[in-house]
Amino acid sequence: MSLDAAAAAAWEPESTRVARDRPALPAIPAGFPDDLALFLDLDGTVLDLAPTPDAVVIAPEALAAIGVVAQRLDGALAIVTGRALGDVDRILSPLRLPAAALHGAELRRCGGGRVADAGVAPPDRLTAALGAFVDARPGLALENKGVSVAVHYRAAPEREGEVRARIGDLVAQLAPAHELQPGKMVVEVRPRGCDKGAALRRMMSEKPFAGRTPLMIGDDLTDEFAFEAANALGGASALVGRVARPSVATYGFESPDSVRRWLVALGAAA
Ligand SMILES: O=P(O)(O)OC[C@H]1O[C@H](O[C@H]2O[C@H](CO)[C@@H](O)[C@H](O)[C@H]2O)[C@H](O)[C@@H](O)[C@@H]1O
Repeated sequence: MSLDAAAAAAWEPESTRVARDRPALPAIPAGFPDDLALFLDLDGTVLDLAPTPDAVVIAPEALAAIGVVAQRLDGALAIVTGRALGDVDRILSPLRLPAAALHGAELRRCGGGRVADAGVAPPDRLTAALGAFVDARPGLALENKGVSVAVHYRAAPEREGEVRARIGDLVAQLAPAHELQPGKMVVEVRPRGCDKGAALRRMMSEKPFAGRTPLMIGDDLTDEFAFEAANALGGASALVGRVARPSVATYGFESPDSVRRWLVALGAAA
């Protein structure tokens, strides 16, 4: 790494640090298996990251393309996200896609049937302690999603270390049924064992996904579970952006915009 790059990296929080010197992962080849089962992460993948969770918008052409591709794949397109299902439907309205929400704690199968609501809400003592921690520190925000709770520090990136350490301690002391899920400028507390890999495997065991070749596209640490699962099931995975941390992804996209353009092209090829 050059001195300039090292100086720039020193100002970046670890959760969003970019690998400036790392070669790009290869692009998904044209004609990637037609029997695709497509799994899409939302934030940082289909959606550009925004200052707050409520501020995201989906480009109309990307939304239309997702609908077309889902039809072309006979329904084998699912959203795999840390957001809650209600949030997914609000952002992607009027589409109602199969989805693994809350890192897999909420699952909706193709056609709308609810498969599972796993996990319990973290203890009130934990939520109260997180609330007090956030209230005392300008720039932090609490997102309570029911079985999962997130502390955002996008408006105070210098607090990353403090947030990670304090929430780690609180979860260890107060929430044995939950675990930490770090992400981009966020630390989440999610039900233990509910991860995107388990969710992808579960969906791949059912119609219309079973028997197809999975491809997971995502950008963050939580997506690595699903990358591993898709690779292990004979499929592939694609990482969005050049992150500094290691990844098991087999392909890469430069940015959410390049994912959206790929989806539009896939839809147009239908
Ligand atoms: O699994 P994903 O679909 O990628 O969802 C992960 C988390 O995304 C949201 O937070 C992230 O996006 C926000 C809007 O761009 C951004 O402000 C924040 O810094 C990001 O961490 C969402 O709020 C979380 O609940 C999701 O788990």
